[in-house]
Amino acid sequence: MKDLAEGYTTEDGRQIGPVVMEMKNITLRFGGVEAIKDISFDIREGEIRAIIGPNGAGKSSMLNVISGFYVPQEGEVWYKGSRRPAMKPYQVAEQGIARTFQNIALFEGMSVLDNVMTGRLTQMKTGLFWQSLWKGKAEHEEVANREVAERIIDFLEIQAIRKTPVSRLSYGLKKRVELARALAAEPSILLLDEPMAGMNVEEKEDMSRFILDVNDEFSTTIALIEHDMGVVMDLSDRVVVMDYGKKIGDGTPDEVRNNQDVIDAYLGVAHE
Ligand SMILES: Nc1ncnc2c1ncn2[C@@H]1O[C@H](COP(=O)(O)OP(=O)(O)OP(=O)(O)O)[C@@H](O)[C@H]1O
Repeated sequence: MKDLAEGYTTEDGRQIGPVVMEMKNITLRFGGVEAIKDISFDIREGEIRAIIGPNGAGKSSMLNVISGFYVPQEGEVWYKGSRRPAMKPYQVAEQGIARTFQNIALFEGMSVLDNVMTGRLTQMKTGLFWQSLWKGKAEHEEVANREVAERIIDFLEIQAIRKTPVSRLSYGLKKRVELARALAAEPSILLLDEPMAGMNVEEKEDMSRFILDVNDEFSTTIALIEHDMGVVMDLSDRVVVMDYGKKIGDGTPDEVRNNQDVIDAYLGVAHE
């Protein structure tokens, strides 16, 4: 583990903290396909960290390793100073890691508020036993959870649609509701799976602003994978670049932009 006292100051003056998650020599195979080849990098507290790369580079696979959904055949994942054992996705959620999905995974028939409330599930302490025995405690918890959900709804400026079924929303708004649901878990690391995919320019600008605001307001560490290079370069503090399962670049947006391997592999080819 690296020296936990380390940190750095960003160009815009934000203080980035110690390493919160570290990938050490991760290799992930699907049968004969090596989706991730011996990749190491870290994520620091308060950082916006992006993983980019062309189609099939291994970004989704890497996000699934970070989220605990895939367990790599080789390598180690370190989280908050200790090695993370293989665990179920709900256990990862309990450790403060929340995510959004590339293909929106909301309950379409339910209202925005109810969807955001589902993000509170990992926080609920009162089980069915206590709910049946002591209604007051469960009610108290319900009110507290609703307050958190409402605060996030206000923050993401979706209060006008809080009672609307998700099925009636535009794609861009659905993505914002998904972000709200992930935030409702009050995660210490938020994973975003191609948050701008399928969005028009205006929706992308809104989403960028909300990602920056979330990081600023709640000090949430954010790791995202994305195709849209422009957006990522504006948003991120540091960027990992993958190509054919390998890491070919890692650094600030400027460092990555000037990396010849990255230019060859990624910037030179049409994307999207
Ligand atoms: N579940 C799986 N089973 C078999 N092969 C897989 C699986 N998931 C990914 N792969 C393969 O692993 C490689 C990396 O895929 P991955 O989806 O991680 O890349 P990506 O960078 O996210 O791509 P995209 O930008 O197109 O989503 C690809 O060759 C892909 O076909």
